[in-house]
Amino acid sequence: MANTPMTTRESSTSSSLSDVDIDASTTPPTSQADTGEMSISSAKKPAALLDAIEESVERRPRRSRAGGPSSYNLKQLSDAQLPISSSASRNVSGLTGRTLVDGGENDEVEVEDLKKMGMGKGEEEEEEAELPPRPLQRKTSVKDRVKKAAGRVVGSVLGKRGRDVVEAGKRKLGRGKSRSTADDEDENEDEASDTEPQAEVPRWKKALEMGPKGLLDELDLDVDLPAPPPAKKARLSGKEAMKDSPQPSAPLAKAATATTSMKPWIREGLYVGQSPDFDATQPGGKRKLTKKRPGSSSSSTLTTTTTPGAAESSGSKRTFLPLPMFGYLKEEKTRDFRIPYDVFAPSLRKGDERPKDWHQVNRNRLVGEAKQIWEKSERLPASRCVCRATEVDGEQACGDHCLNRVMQYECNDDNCAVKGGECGNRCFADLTARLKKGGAFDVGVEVLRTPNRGFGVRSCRTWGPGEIIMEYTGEIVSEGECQRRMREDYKDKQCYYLMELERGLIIDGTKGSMARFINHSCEPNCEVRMVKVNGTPRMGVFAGEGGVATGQELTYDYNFDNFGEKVQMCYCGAASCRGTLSKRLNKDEQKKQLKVENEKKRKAAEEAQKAAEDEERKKRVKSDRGSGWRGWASVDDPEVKARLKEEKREREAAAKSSDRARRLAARGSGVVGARIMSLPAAATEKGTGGKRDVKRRRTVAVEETVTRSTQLGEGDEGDEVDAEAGAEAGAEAVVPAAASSRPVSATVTTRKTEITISETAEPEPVADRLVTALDGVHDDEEEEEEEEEVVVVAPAKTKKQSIMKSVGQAVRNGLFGAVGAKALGGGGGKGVLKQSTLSFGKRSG
Ligand SMILES: C[S@@+](CC[C@H](N)C(=O)[O-])C[C@H]1O[C@@H](n2cnc3c(N)ncnc32)[C@H](O)[C@@H]1O
Repeated sequence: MANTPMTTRESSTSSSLSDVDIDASTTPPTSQADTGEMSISSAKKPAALLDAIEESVERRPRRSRAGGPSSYNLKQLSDAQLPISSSASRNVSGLTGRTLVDGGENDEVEVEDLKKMGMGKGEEEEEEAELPPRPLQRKTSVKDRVKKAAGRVVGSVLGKRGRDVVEAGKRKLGRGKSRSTADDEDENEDEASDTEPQAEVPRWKKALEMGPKGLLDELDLDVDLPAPPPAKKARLSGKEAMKDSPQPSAPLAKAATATTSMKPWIREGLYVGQSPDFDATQPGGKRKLTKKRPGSSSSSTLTTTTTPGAAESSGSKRTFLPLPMFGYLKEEKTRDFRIPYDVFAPSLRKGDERPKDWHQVNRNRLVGEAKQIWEKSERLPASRCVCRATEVDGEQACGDHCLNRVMQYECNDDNCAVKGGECGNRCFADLTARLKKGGAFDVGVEVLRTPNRGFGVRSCRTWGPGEIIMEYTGEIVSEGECQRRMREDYKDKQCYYLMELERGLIIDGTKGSMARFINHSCEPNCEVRMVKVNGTPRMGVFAGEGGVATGQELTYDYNFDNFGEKVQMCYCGAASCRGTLSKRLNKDEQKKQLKVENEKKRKAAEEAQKAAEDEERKKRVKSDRGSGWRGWASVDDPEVKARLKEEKREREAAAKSSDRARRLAARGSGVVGARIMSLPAAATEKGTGGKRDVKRRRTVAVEETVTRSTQLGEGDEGDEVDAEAGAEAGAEAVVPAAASSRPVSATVTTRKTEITISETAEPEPVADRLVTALDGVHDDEEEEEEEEEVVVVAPAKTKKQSIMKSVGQAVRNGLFGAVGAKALGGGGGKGVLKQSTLSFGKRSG
């Protein structure tokens, strides 16, 4: 017996078919001696044997089972007046037999039955002697059987497709039989078995096989799968065909009965809506504008494709979905290929933000004074084309040369002699017809959210070059009303939906069609054109020269006329992006614009250079100071350095010569100290071998004035700076911290001291030495100040005034400390002590 690969039964479990050979087509045994073609390998394993029989019976087609051994055997059994259990009869009939798997009592009964059926031990032994020994087979357990049956039950609830496959397989093997016939046969069998004497059946066995939900019923191996629902059948192949002819397998039925009623994308797949000579894989420039004008192409595109293989069959109707790689499969060599379009996925998902202020209006509406303008507007005489049905060179009627088209008039039956289906200039009529169908495919576009340009519109199908996609509709307003809206209603808005329709009339798409969401691009894939339909201007969005592929965002060049002052930045991302959503200029305008822009650039460059120079100068000044500027002399200068060194040495010598002087010097370290130290110290030291001649030596009383100033902070707490302490701490300490805006209070105290001064014959000019001294003691903070000054206060005669002036100066300059010292009584100390009354502060100039 041949295997039947398509049925679920064979494929589901391993069978014991190899152990049993039954020729079901031959006449079953009619007597005890007649064993027919049945041969059994091992009579010592009755359970396995019966199992095998059952399996083999299962595998026979119903037809052969109908007249199978059951009827004969039953008759034979009844002739022999032998009791037979219903299970055995069913067993032989091939309907059940699952109780045979367990050994014990039942096995015995059934072995008995078999023996009485003419398969006695003698024959078995004979057979055994003839046949080679067979391997022992494992018995199938109840569990396995239940699993198997469950598999079949599951099979019965398979999807339509699964059932179709099973059904097709059955039919292919010649096993297809109408359910009614099989049922009749089953009924006959039942009747026959009803007439048979009933044997005693154990209760558990009954429970298993009886009743509508009995386990054995469930385990019926010949499960008939339910037929597909009639509604779907009818849809696939037509009700009539269903009634009259045996039903073919579903895929075949689909293929055979594909009609125009089928959804186009089922037949066209990825290539839906695509015309044969439009190659979307080519860059824009290489794509050709089809000769056929849009509008009449919709039906023809349904049977065409661009795949290399399918292109050959262009013109013949395709009945099933083509594979994208169809053409490539034919070739022996493998090569890369590209699916022409991105896989489509919905743009806005649940939970995504939706456009808020959009009131969809799919018709234009005249608003306000636009009505009067519209009524008053001059009507051009209606255009009329002279096109014929078939143009020369096979070009479609009403193509590029159609007068109506040139005049931006749409053809209709009044102004065109070509019939509707053949005329290529009836785009709005086509659009209306398409939208009437109302499907998502017919609309063909959807709103999407862009990353940086708000919402946009995306295509969900392909559009041929020049094909109309949608209409831009909204409220038609006058220019005045438009300006008003821009000024008042939309002044805080980022997006504008205004488009000029005709002179003096503007469409405001705020309340309008989905086209209002189409964004601008400097390299667009669509264009917006005005067409007069029955004399009424309407704006249509048409696919550009390269067409539009599925999933692409629709864009057109706004050629923005800035009604408002604002110029918006463009984020289209195109290589030739103009940068703003501004008007496209003609050549003259471009030249002018270029000049203006160049001039602007030049000015900007000049200013930038100037600013850079200023900055550079400032930096230089700063860095000059930072690298050694010390007031009026640079310490980097070797001469100055040497001089300072010399002075220092002298200072030290002078300090040694007089404790008193040293103390004073220490106190006044910094400016005052330096001042004194800068005196010709060699001369002050008796016998020190000073180089200069000491003209005279005298002791003078010096009145020191110490100013203690306090910077007041919030509250009364202030940072007190003690000039004297600063003086004692060293030159650096005397130099105040950076000027502060906080108020300063100063206390002036005076104390008298005596010092001995030796004067040289030629004292150095005071100013020079003062400068030198200051050079040595400047600190960085002082360097930060732009304006610095040294105030040399006049000597003793105006001592009080001097002191006050010093203090006042210090306070005015925002410094914390000031030291004043003046000579008392030593009026002859020309040039030296006179300058010891010194205040310092911010240096200016
Ligand atoms: C007619 S609407 C387009 C739909 C708009 N994106 C929305 O979300 O409603 C025009 C506005 O969209 C924005 N827009 C359109 N194209 C743009 C582009 N390429 N770059 C920047 N903004 C753009 C501008 O704000 C413009 O005023």
